[in-house]
Amino acid sequence: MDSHGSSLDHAQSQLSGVEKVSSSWHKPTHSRSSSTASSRHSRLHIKDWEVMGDFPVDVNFTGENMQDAHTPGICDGYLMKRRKSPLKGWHKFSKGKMHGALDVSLAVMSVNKKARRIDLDAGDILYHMKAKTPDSYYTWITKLSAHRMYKKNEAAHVHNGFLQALSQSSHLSHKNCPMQDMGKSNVGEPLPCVNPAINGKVSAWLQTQEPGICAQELTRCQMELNELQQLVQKLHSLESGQTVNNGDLQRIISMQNLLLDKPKKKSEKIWGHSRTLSRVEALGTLSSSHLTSSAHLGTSVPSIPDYVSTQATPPASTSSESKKLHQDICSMSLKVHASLCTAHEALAQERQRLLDTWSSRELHHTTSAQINNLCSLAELDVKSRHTKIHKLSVSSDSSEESFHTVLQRKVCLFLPKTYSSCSHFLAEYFDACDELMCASSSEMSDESGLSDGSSNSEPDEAHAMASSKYRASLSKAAPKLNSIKNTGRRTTLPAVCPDNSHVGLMTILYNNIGKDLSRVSMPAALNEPVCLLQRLCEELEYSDLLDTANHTDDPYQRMVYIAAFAISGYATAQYRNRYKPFNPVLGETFECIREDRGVSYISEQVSHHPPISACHAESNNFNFWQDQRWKNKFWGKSLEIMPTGMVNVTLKKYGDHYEWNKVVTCIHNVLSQQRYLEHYGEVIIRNLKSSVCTCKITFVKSRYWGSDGSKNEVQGQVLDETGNVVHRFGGFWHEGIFCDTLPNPQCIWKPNPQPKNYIMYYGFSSFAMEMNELTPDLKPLLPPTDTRLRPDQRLLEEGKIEETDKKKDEVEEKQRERRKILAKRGEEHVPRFFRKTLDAAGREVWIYNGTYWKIRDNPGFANVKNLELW
Ligand SMILES: CC(C)CCC[C@@H](C)[C@H]1CC[C@H]2[C@@H]3CC=C4C[C@@H](O)CC[C@]4(C)[C@H]3CC[C@]12C
Repeated sequence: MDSHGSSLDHAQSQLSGVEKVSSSWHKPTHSRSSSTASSRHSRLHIKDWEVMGDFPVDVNFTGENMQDAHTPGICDGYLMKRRKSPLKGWHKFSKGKMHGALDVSLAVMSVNKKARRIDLDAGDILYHMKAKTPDSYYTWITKLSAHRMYKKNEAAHVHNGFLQALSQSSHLSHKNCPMQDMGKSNVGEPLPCVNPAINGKVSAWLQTQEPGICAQELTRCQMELNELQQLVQKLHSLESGQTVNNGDLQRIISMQNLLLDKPKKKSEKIWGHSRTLSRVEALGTLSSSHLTSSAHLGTSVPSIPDYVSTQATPPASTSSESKKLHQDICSMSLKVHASLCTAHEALAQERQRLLDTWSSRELHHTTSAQINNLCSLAELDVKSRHTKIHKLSVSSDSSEESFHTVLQRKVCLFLPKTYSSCSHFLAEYFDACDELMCASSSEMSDESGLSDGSSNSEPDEAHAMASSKYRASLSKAAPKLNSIKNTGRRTTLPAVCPDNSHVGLMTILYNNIGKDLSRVSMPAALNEPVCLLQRLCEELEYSDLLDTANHTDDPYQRMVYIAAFAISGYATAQYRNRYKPFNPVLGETFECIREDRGVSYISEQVSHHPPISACHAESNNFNFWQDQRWKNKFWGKSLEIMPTGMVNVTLKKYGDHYEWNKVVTCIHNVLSQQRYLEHYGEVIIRNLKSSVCTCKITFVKSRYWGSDGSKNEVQGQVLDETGNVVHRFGGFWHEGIFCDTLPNPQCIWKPNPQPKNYIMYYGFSSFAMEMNELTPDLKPLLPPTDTRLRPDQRLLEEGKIEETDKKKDEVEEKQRERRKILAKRGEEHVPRFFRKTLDAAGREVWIYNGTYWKIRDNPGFANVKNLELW
């Protein structure tokens, strides 16, 4: 691994190099584990993680001293990286080989001194590394930190150049712009370090921009921040009866931030964590259980109204003047916040344009590193300003409570009414259930290697060759005819999807760090009008592969089709990263009868804590079932979803019972509009009824940022009993699978073409569009628990976003009430169509109890007692 710096030049840390470094230890700036508190904790390994803080950027770096600046140099030695089974454990990187590159200054760096672990999450790439000895650990941390600082300063320098170009080319008078003071750029002077050709191109590009919305907004913001700072100072002197200078203020701010990063004992309990939560972890552990199931938390969690009333009252001692100041600070914070949101949006757009320009011109070669930095710095800038607001908001009072007060007010004032009531926050996905999450992170923080899909996923040259061959063969293959067949079902949705790019996910999350997240609400604009039960049904889109398997006599070839089916379920992810499915309420069901495919599917939400969805499908050729639950891990920029249930398929003709695991799905850049999904890891398919063959599929983890061609690669082998490869296949989970070892080498599967205007319809495939359709003849046959009858989801489908928000709150509130009633009676919810049992391997599984279709036929759901969910 090396740190991808200024065109991979001198400023690199390489695994094999020459320059030795001193092992002076930079203490992480954001150590969140207080030693006294931590000694009480039992799960030492969790609390041992720390997130390395941002280094202050030296804004005085001019072109010359940038060049003179001491470059951190190359780091000699090696780190070990984590591998999955069969090579599970820590392995040395092979020598002399380039193992990937990332810009360390942009990555979230988490370190664990005790385990000598260093994790880097750069959004696109995620590295888990370990140093062999404490000495080399310190050396690496020191070196990496130095590189981070160097890169940040370098980026700041480029950023200054950008501002300069901006001020020149946008013809805006920025003479009084405080941004310039802030950046201390030598406006007007040429930038020796930045190639003049680049400056020219950037300026030309800038001239085609909207006239400096972002610059204006940032200028305004800077002035508002100054005002805010004055207000805060005033307030402080008023309350403490003494004048405070800037230095004092800064000290108070940082002390309070430290306090804030240390959650109250109470919240530790809420989260089920035995470790002090860092900012990043707080984000990572948002769980549906925190957010939706406050009942089990008993009285330790204050309800929102209680909380607000206790927090919203300023300390009794404050005078009316200071009350007024408090109010001014709040409203000024809101203004700053609004400016930042606009600026952030403008920057995101500019970033996209810049990236487009960059990838389409030769500019790419000369400026990649600098532009990269520039773009990210713009984001960082906004982020740090966000942090600054937080800092300023707390500086009037050193207690944690005052922070909450300000933020609580801010949330109430800032978000539309519907946000401030309770609803699910990204449900089970972002919000691992606390116990599960905790267990998984503690396992993970050491050797488990769960999230590393890269072991056998490293494409060597032969693989690269093979995959380009597969791609070429696939591009020639025509899509299956049935994809274009008219099903008589709807081909579009009633309304287009809402634009949710304005929903400041980061703001929502950051505003609620360290707080009772069971009360954090997410806007419905983030949802898509299908729920997870329907999303699981989407995995049957290519059920014809199972039909083919059932008609294939050769067991090895049969396995190839089963494997293609296992892969096909992931295809839809390519277009589905902007919205999240609805979280089904406990007892919610979804049926799907597809005469055209000969499949009947039924699913039910069988558990709420942890959330578990169970499903079962039957056809003349096969049975299919699975129950799914997920563990999540947030790494700072990416979120990994680790499904834990197994998928099962039986084939009627041969009596085969195939069983396989699911791979990790990673949402890269989860907080930004550059979000995308990646699947990685290994799938092992076993036939429980025969050991004639097994199948191994590798979802290759992409290694280099930007190398789009190799993204989403899949490779597979069918092995006989002795481990010999009988069939080999490969391709891409979004493009198709080709098998070149069949008697007639062919494309086994290719995804259906996306419907027209799919981008406007949540990225849905035709199959997904059909999912929530409610026809008049179907309606009376459905149980009232069927998702199609869920009112909030229907409203969203019709494009009525505000009503959706309201209705969603109601549905969720009803669920809470039902839970309370059950808890009072000491009863537990019993799923209606699935029962819990143990599978052959002793795992707890949910299987269909056979009653759904019987009741539907006779006496019909209209004639029996049903749950009333909404
Ligand atoms: C901020 C928001 C809107 C981001 C969007 C999050 C989306 C991309 C997330 C939320 C829930 C996620 C799904 C949760 C569970 C599974 C089952 C797993 O076996 C395959 C991936 C899949 C299907 C995930 C795909 C990605 C997903 C849909």
